Amino acid sequence: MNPVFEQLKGGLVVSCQAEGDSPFNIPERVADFAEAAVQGGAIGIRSQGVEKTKAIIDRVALPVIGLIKSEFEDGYVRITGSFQEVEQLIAINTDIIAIDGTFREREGMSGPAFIKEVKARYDCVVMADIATVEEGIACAEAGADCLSTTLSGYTPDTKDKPKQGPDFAFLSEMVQQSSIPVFAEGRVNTPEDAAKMIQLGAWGVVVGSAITRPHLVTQWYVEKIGAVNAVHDV
Ligand SMILES: CC(=O)N[C@H](C=O)[C@@H](O)[C@H](O)[C@H](O)COP(=O)(O)O
Repeated sequence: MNPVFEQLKGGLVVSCQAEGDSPFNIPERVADFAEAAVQGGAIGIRSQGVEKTKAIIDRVALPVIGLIKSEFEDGYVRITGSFQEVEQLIAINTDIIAIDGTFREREGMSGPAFIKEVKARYDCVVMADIATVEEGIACAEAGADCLSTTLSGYTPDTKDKPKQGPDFAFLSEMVQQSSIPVFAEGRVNTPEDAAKMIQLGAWGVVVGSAITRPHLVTQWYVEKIGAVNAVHDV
């Protein structure tokens, strides 16, 4: 096992991503988030995009999981899915590269086949972002260094899964079936849920929105308050 995983064991990875018209959508601001995450005790950072990932690597001393996001033809999110993107992340010394491990085709191959080729071509540590246990098993066999439950609920096959909270059942089953580290990621929106993931056997927990998307956290509050107001108005 790569030594970086000893550093990440049992800890919190903060995903510092910003997109669209978010006021944080510049490299300096996401690096600010990463610095705040260090102050709070995070043991790793996850980051999207070459410039932003580089800004974070330059700012903090923690291991950084980097990725480049785009879309598949099906309109759903694609995490790092081309050799060019992998090379861009290697060029800035990204510690761990998150790669889409779903069965959908890119570069003429499925996620596991792509990961196998990446591991053959480059000297890099790979996190396979998956949505199902079958994908996780195939990615581990292909040589992925770790798995993350990132994509449960965000692929055509899993889009109908409930999205109110994290997918505890998926994490738990993946941990039981896996001989490589499995990270819990996706809608882990409370400290209690993060602690439960560790109890279920997660190697580490990745949290994004609840820490680094203040507009979403604001919306959660506004909606709850709005629902109460609606009842009182009736
Ligand atoms: C599905 C997708 O695009 N996930 C992305 C992957 O990097 C990010 O947008 C998420 O913020 C990250 O996975 C952490 O999840 P959450 O923000 O729910 O804590």
